[in-house]
Amino acid sequence: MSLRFDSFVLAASTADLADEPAARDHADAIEFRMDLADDPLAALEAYDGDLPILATNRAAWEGGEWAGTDEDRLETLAEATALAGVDAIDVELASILEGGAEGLLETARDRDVSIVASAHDFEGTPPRTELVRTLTEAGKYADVAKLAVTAESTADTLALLSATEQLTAHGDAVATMAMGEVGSHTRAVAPVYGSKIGYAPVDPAEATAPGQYDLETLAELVGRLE
Ligand SMILES: O=C1C[C@@](O)(C(=O)O)C[C@@H](O)[C@@H]1O
Repeated sequence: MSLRFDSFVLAASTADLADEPAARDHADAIEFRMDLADDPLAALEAYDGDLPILATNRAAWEGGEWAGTDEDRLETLAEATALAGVDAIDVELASILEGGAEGLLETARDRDVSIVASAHDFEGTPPRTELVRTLTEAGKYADVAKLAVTAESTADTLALLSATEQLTAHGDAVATMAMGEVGSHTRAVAPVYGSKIGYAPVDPAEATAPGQYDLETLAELVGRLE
């Protein structure tokens, strides 16, 4: 397993693993959005790229496009953990707290696949104390606690960066980003405060969240601020 997240990982987000060669120059990993792909398990089985894969199978209720049941969604993700190239999975914190992901987490750990527990707020940015609480909760179950919020003001972005700094200083591995235009710069800056994962599409037309930079731009910005 090569995705330990002990240093910053730039993930190229895509629904098409054929993008991997184009991502290789700038990315450390591929975030494969299984929910956006036609036959994700077949694509993973055929994968022969160099970059390790963080597999995400995002629920519709968390901003994704998985069309089936939650049970099938998590089962499909569990099947992905057996495939070569899959080094990490993203599991929604809400699924974990509901109790539906226990088997998946156990399977991932048995197979030495890293776990990212994620939470998203597409409406706004909760108060700083709540950001800290969510990240702390997610960190109990995962190798990385990830939180994406929607920033409506620069005060929101500061709250997110401050929470990122606090958790990192405490020794926790977190990944944070503010979605939306106001939040874009956090994608470049959050790694300075300890954020361990950044996401960017190879093709800017295929962004997987509002306010993302294209891969080459984010690689350049993060590299310069390092
Ligand atoms: O959860 C995340 C973070 C993200 O939403 C972002 O804001 O960059 C992009 C998604 O592809 C990924 O699964």
